[in-house]
Amino acid sequence: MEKEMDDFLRECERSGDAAYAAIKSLLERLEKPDTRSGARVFLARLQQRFQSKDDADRCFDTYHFRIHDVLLHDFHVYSIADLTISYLTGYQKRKKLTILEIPSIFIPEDWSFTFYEGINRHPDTIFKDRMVAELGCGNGWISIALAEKWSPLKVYGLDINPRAVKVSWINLFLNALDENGTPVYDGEGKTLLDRVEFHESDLLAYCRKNNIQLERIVGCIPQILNPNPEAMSKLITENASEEFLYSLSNYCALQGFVEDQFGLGLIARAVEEGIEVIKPTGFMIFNIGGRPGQGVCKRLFERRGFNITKLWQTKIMQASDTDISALVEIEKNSHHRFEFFMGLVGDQPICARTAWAYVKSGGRISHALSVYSCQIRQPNQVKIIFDFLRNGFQEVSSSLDLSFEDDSVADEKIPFLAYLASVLKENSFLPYEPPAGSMHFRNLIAGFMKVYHHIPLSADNVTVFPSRSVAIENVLRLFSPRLAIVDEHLTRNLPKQWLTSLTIEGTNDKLEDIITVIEAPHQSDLMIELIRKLKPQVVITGMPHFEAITSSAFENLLNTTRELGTRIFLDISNHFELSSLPGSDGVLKYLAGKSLPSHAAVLCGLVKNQVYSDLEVAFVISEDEAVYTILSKTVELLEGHTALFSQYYYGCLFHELLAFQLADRHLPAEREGADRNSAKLIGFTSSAVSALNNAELFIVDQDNSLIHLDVNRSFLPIPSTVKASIFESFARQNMVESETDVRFGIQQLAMNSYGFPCGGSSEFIFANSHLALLNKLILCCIQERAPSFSPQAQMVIVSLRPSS
Ligand SMILES: C[S@@+](CC[C@H](N)C(=O)[O-])C[C@H]1O[C@@H](n2cnc3c(N)ncnc32)[C@H](O)[C@@H]1O
Ligand code: MET
Repeated sequence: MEKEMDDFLRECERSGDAAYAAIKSLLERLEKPDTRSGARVFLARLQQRFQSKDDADRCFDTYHFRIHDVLLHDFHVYSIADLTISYLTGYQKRKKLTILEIPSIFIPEDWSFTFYEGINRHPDTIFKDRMVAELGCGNGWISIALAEKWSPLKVYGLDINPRAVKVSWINLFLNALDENGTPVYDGEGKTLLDRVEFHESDLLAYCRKNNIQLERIVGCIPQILNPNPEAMSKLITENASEEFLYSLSNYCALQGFVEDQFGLGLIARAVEEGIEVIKPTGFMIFNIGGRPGQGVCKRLFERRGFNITKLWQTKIMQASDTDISALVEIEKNSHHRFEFFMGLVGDQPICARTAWAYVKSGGRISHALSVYSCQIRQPNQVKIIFDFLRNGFQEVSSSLDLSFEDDSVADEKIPFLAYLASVLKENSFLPYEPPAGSMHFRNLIAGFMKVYHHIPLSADNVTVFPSRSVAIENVLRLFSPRLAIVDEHLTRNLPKQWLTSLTIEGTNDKLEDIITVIEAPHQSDLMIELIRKLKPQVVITGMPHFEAITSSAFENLLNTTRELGTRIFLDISNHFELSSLPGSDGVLKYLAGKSLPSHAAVLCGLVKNQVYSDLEVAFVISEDEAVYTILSKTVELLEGHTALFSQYYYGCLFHELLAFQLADRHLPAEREGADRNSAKLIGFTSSAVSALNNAELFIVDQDNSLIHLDVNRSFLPIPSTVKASIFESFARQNMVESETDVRFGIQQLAMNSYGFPCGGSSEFIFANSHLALLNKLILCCIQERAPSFSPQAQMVIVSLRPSS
């Protein structure tokens, strides 16, 4: 064996590459069962030959490798030279690892030891029987130590440096077999070879390709851009230069993530790949240099939906083999300032530029280093979101923000974004839904009423409107009452002339499109007094909070309006709670016991969501077939559809509430029929009836095989840029108003592309859909009483689709 060893050393002495080749042939012997034991004994002899630290270092300088023992304790790692300290401190659970190092692979130092220390801060059980991956395993010591200490089911040590993978395997054999070449079995009768594998892999490529689902991902990978960007485009093979292979430990290339601007692009990619392969209950542990500032580091994880726990934090000297000039370059081109410290004790941060200058003149700098444990909140949903982004919408991910101060906001937004992502991913075009609201959404509303308020409704009883004010305007147009009393809180968006005309007396009944609206306070006794005096044909009102708790105010309103033949629309928006424990509501309580009489309907605007303050949907509930049928036709004719995505949003909220509610175990109490109406009610205006009868309205299309060109529906797939914009508009936070207001952009487009003037002489009318737009234009014409447009007038109607 002596001769064999001399030959081996002679070979290694020639160069680092030659040493690597010799070591690789040793690995081949370790891999074969019949030569394995002999090869392990050979390695033991080699180690004995360079036993002391000095000898091992000399071996490294001369023969381009070193084999030495590292001692692992619960929270500390010592090299063999520190043996005395460990004996003195008397640690019990001592374990040594035998490790081979070569120059083209990272030599464990402060970063590695801090990382191992952080991992040890987790409870003992976190790796036991788990599937684990280590990103950037280097010579493999952390993967091996982890397997040795915690008995995971499997650890995949992954590295992009092919030499690192080979040396890691050798290190695995070095520790799975003892110095005599005998396998070392643990308490479960397994050796390290059963628990650890090493693979060449760019981050998690190996696990993604082989469909390996992980429970833990740990990683200590580069966080500084290579000062020489071209260097990173070189091919990574085991024959690349030692210098280049080593540089892979300290530097990364641009990765196409916003975090590149802080050098954290590789971490960002690792996190996103991790989201793909990690099981929902899994978590990731990363070693993060604090140089970009703690806020930036935390944000990388939080905006991707993670909760972070800082396991360990320390300050270490900036590694002398790492050039920080890429950080200086970043500072040059941005306002960002990195955080270094002068010496190890300084606590006033200095920027990268100052740090660089200080180092050049002989100073030493340090920086923070933290170990983060990160867990995805709502993992199943976040995985769906990232799956969508990964498949063609990568550019959107830079604006994704899943960080929330308030958990309840996260609980609303994340499930919705996941739903939106799945809708956009699975559908090349959006379904054509009934104008009165998507069947699914109306079923959810009816389901919520049934399960939470014990009101037996069906989707037919529910008509969806784009907003509460649209619903009110539609109702008034449908009945065209000579006089309506409307709660003063609900008149804001009504046409001005309805609120200014006063044609109560001496009205010409034939002029049925003249509507007069009187505003009234919403306290029920005052409202009732006004109703009795003015005898309106339609009343639209809400109720103050103190009256809404019990049903009596509602019953009084119902009785008064029934006696007088007045139609009443009761607005419950302010008291309607989308919560799993909705408070008591008198109107809904009443409806649980009694059906709605035909002169009454309930109006509800959904506005109280926590995420999108401007997203509104409204619905009207009626139990009179004539009313709900004509209402759904009216909404189609007058205002067009309610944006699908608004329905999706509130639909998600209803869905979540229904998903967690146990089916009602009590049989619904027998409901009383509605009281009969005594006085004659105002009917639908004849112009509305004739318009609705002559209109070609929605055709029910069960199998979705019709393409509705009548509503300008496109059968072409939605362009992916449109999908991206839709998703982005819901995913972002902190949007400024100018970003959401499309008016200016459209005016500019009309002017630049078509020469259409935007000054005082032209007026732009905007609407949510082409139908709504047409409706607005016609109403404009009617209001202006213009028999026709003047010859000079020009009108351009542009409909941008799809409306969201
Ligand atoms: C600082 S070293 C850490 C090595 C080891 N964990 C230790 O503590 O000794 C970083 C490692 O990440 C590897 N690495 C760099 N980029 C990588 C990538 N894209 N995929 C996988 N590994 C990568 C390097 O080759 C290097 O071995
Ligand atoms: N020496 C490197 C640095 O200072 C870190 C190597 S471990 C990722 O960034």
